[in-house]
Amino acid sequence: MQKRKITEGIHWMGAVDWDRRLFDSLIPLPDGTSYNAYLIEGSEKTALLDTVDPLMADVFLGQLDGGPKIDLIVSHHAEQDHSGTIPHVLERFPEAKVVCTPKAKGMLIDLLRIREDAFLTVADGETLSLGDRTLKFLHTPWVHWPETMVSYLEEERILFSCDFFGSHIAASDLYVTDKGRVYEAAKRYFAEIMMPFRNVIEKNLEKLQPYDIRMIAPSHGQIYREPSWIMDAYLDWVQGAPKNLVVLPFVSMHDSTRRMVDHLVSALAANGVSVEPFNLTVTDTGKLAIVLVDAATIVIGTPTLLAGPHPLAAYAAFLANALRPKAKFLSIVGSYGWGGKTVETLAGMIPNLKVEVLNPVLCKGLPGEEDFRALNDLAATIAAKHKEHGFL
Ligand SMILES: Cc1cc2nc3c(=O)[nH]c(=O)nc-3n(C[C@H](O)[C@H](O)[C@H](O)COP(=O)(O)O)c2cc1C
Repeated sequence: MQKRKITEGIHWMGAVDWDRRLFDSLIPLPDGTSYNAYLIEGSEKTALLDTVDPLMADVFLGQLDGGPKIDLIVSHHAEQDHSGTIPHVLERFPEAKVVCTPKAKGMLIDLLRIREDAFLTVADGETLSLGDRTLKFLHTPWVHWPETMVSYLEEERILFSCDFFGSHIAASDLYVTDKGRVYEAAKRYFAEIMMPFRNVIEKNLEKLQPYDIRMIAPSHGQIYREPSWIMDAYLDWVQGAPKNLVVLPFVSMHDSTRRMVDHLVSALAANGVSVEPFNLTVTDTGKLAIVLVDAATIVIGTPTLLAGPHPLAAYAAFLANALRPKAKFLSIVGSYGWGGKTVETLAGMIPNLKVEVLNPVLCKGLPGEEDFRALNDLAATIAAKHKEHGFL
């Protein structure tokens, strides 16, 4: 992909990574991704906003060929997928200054060994003039590392938001065209990257409120020409009440837990509660994370294995605990052969979740009538709790 014009003197640069299927060795990318950088040419200075993942440095460096001299390299975020190619750009433009928060300076030195005299740190709210264009820097810590900031181009009213509002999508269209697709991808991104910092994201959203934003140009995915659409979605994800929804990650070796899950799904539906089961042997963890954004209740289904939960169920509990969703209730269902500490072990793995733990349902071997009755009771309890809290 060549660099692409947004408006006179402002270009998208970067790389579209159509083939990437895993991020951070953790996050599935069904739609690939892009690493967006932006070039802003002012009457006196030229600024490059972010770079690309070093995996695609060649594509990016090719776009700089024959272009203007870079005076400023703005690093919104020290992570390698945006700042990893800064050392290459500095080799080409040794006089350029790396503009970042004071916190990012230390991190860029640690992570990328950028030389100390290359930096120009900016305070929250500080502006830098490019001549006829002005960049204002807003510190937005924990979006999603401690050093992050965004830039607002005052004259054009464009917010360069880096990971804030990003989505992992590889596309040839520069701007959002299919809102449904972008909504899902942006929510997946939020769930996996931003949700753990929900409260501080909310503060950073408030911080953007006074700005008249015409366009949001993130560092992954497409550019938003209707900023309020994605900002409202973020507001809902951080502030909105949990929904009448149960997320049910489960695993079953010999079908006993599976039968319990099938029964519970029907019982919840009969009680008017929506439920999304995820068989952890085949689950895309991104989909699971998306549902965790809204679910009022988490139920983990697991057999007992070597005296504790199945490792896949432990992984789901660990993930939920790390992502800190807004769920209010949690329960455990599963089957065992002779005994163990499945419930205690799982319950001990979720200290970050502010949940009321509802009575678990464990059965010996295959579930029988009594176990199905217990699952009916659990479904009724969940429905009652959702009603009591206004979710149903
Ligand atoms: C490798 C393995 C280890 C197991 N370890 C335990 C155990 O420590 N305690 C126990 O009560 N049952 C244990 N079981 C028995 C299972 O928990 C039991 O068969 C259960 O019904 C399986 O549920 P599922 O059909 O949902 O996989 C073990 C089973 C397997 C295959």
